[in-house]
This record gives sequence, C-alpha cells and structure tokens, in this order.
Amino acid sequence: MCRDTCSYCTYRAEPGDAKASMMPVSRVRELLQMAKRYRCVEALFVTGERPEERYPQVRSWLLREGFSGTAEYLACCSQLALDEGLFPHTNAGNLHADELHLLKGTNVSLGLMLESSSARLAERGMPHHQAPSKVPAARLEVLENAGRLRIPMTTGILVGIGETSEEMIDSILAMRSLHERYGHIQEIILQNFQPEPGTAMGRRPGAQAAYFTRAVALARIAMPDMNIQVPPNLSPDSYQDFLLAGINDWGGISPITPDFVNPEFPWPQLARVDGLSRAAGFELKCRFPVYPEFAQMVPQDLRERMLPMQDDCGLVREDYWR
Ligand SMILES: O=c1nc2n(C[C@H](O)[C@H](O)[C@H](O)CO)c3cc(O)ccc3cc-2c(=O)[nH]1
Ligand SMILES: C[C@H]1O[C@@H](n2cnc3c(N)ncnc32)[C@H](O)[C@@H]1O
Ligand code: MET
Ligand code: SF4
Repeated sequence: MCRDTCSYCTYRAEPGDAKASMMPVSRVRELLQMAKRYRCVEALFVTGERPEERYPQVRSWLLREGFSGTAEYLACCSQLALDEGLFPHTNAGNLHADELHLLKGTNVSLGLMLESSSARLAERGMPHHQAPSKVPAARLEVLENAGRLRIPMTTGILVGIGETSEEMIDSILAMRSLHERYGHIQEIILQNFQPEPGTAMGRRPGAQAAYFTRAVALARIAMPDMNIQVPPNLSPDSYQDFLLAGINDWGGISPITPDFVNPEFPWPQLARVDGLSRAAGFELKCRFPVYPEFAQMVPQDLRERMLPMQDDCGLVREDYWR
C-alpha cells in the first residue's frame, strides 16, 4: 500500500485488495533464509511510500507488530537480513532525514528513483498528478539529505512515461549535479516504462526501444565514470544494445521472488545474461549492493561483515560458494 498513486504502478494496492498486505516479519525471515540457500548476496526491500499516513489499517498493523512506522519495520527486516548473511538495500520512497539515518545503520546503500526532474509530469492528466512524493523538488531534497548523511545512493529515471526528450536529458543532468555536489550517487538505473494491465497507463505504449537506448547512451556520455544499470527483465531482447550504449550493471536477479513492480516480466536465466555479456566483450561478476568505491561511506560494523566474502577488487569472491 502507498500514500501515492502513480498512473504506471501495479505494485500498490488498496486495503482490502487481495494483494494488499505487509509481509509479516516471520515471512521475511523465511525468504531471507531461502535467499541465502540460493546464494543471494543482496536483500532488496521495496515498499510503498509511507502507507501508514494514508491508511489507518496499516498504522494499526505496524503498531501491533511493534513498529512506529514503515521505516522502523524496514530497519528490523534489514537487521534480519544481516543476521542471515545477506546485505540489505532499501527503497521505501521518500524518507525523512531521521529515517535515512536509522536505515543507514543496517543498509549498505539505499535507493530512491528520481523518476524525472520534470514538474510537468505532476500536472493534471500526467502520471505523477496523484503522487506528491514524485514532485522533483521533494525527491531531490531526499537525495540531498542522503548526500549530507553520506549514504551511498542508487537513483535513476523512468523513461517513456510522457516526458519530452529535453526533460529526459535534464533528468540525467540533475542526477549528475547531485553527484557533483555530494559524491554519493553509486549507481544510476535507467528503467524503461512498461505498461501494466489494469493501471491508468495500461494501454499506453511502453518506452520505444530506440529512444530508451539513446537515453542510456546519453547517460553514459554525461557520466563517464558512473555505474549505470538497466534491469534485464524489462528489455530481454536488447542486452547487447545496452552494453554498447555503455551500461556496466544488470541489477538484481532473484531466484526466489518475482519482480513485484513488473510482475509480467520474468527474471532471465543467469547463464543467458552471462553469455550475452561475454559475447559483447564483458565479464559478468557478482557485486555487493554497495560498489567498492563507496564502501568507505558504510558504517564499519557493516563493512566488516562483507570482508570474508570480498575479493581483491571489493567484489564477491568467485570461490566463496565452493
Ligand atoms: O538497484 C536497485 N534496483 C532496484 N530495482 C531494480 C530491480 O532489480 C529490477 O531490475 C527492476 O525492477 C525491473 O523491473 C527495483 C526493483 C523493484 O521491483 C522495485 C524497486 C526497485 C528498486 C531498486 C533499487 O532501489 N535499487
Ligand atoms: C521501483 C521503481 O519501479 C519503477 N516502476 C514502477 N512502475 C513501473 C512500470 N510500469 N514500468 C517500469 N518501471 C516501473 C519506478 O521507477 C519505481 O521507482
Ligand atoms: N514507492 C517507492 C517509490 O516509488 C518505492 C518503489 S515503487 C514500488 O519510490
Ligand atoms: S511507484 Fe511507488 S510511489 Fe508510486 S504508487 Fe507505486 S509504490 Fe507508490
């Protein structure tokens, strides 16, 4: 559940919908244990935006479980992940500075998509009209607070939701400026919009492949040293285009859970991603949810947990699982 209503989102639910529930902590623990058995490294926590502000049912559920809000619940889940030997990365939308500070204690990095720097997309008839958290000034403020708190951040844009190409370019430059000011953007995701059945934008065309690939190339040209990710499940036929355009990251692939944000898009086989990356001249490696060059921003107790699994480059040791 979520206090926002983005026109492209199939993830959010209203109380009473079949899929509307917060995952009980016991279920979270179960999934984490399964994830460890499947050799996962990262636990990605994603929630709606402050659902307790909109729905009393959510607030009472959280209180019954012993949490003052979604952020406390996520801090608890993140600690469980650490206890099971996984490394948490949380994206709960806009968080207050005290909540960012709380989650920095258990997360090696946090995520918040800028989506777009265009305020026009929040006007009537546009995808963010009913999503106050997606007003660019609000998102930029959270990303700046994260910079002041020295939290390694993953951000990104959603491409093809009705922005003009000028607005798409401005969004790339806005992310670059953030990083120039605070030096905390560890990674940028370029996510292509895919229409989800049943949503307000369900009958719109998805991001055009050529336009999206050009956005990727522009991001690479604007930020030669940035880590740039395209999720592999949303464009299964264009891997080599993205590699040529300049990405160096495929994001997470889960062996145990679907992509709850785009449930129609199955995760690819690792062997296929590996094979296509290799054919384009790249080597697929396993990373932690914090890039090595940002690890010094991570609290020392968390950093120490990574040490036994790390190779000389700060990536996950190839022989760790043998
Ligand atoms: O590296 C990240 N990947 C994130 N991803 C990317 C994910 O790995 C997938 O590649 C895409 O969601 C594909 O739909 C998310 C996926 C979700 O299903 C929901 C939220 C996110 C948010 C992040 C994030 O904060 N950081
Ligand atoms: C978790 C992230 O998933 C993205 N997201 C939400 N809905 C969609 C969709 N229909 N298609 C592609 N990406 C989407 C947003 O960018 C959000 O921040
Ligand atoms: N609700 C948050 C956001 O839109 C987290 C991901 S969307 C499922 O930023
Ligand atoms: S994309 Fe995130 S903020 Fe928007 S409705 Fe979905 S869960 Fe809420």
